[in-house]
Amino acid sequence: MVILEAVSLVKRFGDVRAVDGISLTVGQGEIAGLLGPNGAGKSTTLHMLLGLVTPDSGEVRMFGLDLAKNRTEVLSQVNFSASYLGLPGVLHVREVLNAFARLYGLRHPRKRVEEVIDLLEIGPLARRKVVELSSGQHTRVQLAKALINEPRLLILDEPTAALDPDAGDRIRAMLVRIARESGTALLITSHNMREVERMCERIHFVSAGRIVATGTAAELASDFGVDDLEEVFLKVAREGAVPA
Ligand SMILES: Nc1ncnc2c1ncn2[C@@H]1O[C@H](COP(=O)(O)OP(=O)(O)OP(=O)(O)O)[C@@H](O)[C@H]1O
Repeated sequence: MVILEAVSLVKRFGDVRAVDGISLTVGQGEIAGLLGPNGAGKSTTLHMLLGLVTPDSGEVRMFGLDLAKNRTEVLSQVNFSASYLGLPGVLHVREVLNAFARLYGLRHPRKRVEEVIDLLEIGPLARRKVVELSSGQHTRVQLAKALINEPRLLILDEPTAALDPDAGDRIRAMLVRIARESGTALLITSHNMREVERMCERIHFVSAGRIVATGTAAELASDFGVDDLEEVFLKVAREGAVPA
């Protein structure tokens, strides 16, 4: 079942064609990766999928509904996390999560808050103020917030960038479990090629606002005639290569 369908998305900022005709789909329970060099157009694409940036042209459909016409219904089933998003610094972690649980109109907000605190292993942080958190701790709270409404589609912009290897590993395992067990569709960006190889079933390579290659990590390596995803990345970024 297709959860997300982006069709021919285009976004210009002045003379810059940040996104130049991107189409992709993500299915139920699928973990898809959006990779590409700095400035390739990944975040702009995610922001259009989330309705934060209005496309110049193209369409976004989620759960079979047009995002532009069904914003509230669609976005109540989606969530997003990125390290550059702020959380209210003066609130305690549990207060922040309670506030988001209420915003989403959850039936049992307190129960869900405790569930996400357990999932992200942030119990010891629950009474701390957000402003006191380290960047890795902040990332885990962001992810807890992103899971609060049990989203059918979870969009993550570099979800583990600030995490140490142990925390990163645990979060990756948790996200894979959620996709498998709940059928949540995940679309992530990452500059960590090992992470993408481990997590993503389908990878879309973006260069200069366009998808230049799509496949599994193994398929992409084979198409580009290299050993692994890291080398595919270098070929795309340095040589602007496309598959043979
Ligand atoms: N609000 C904006 N105003 C003007 N230009 C923008 C804006 N947002 C993005 N851009 C430009 O659009 C292009 C794509 O940026 P985007 O942030 O989508 O890239 P990215 O692939 O997410 O990069 P990174 O890996 O560095 O996060 C860049 O050239 C960027 O400078």
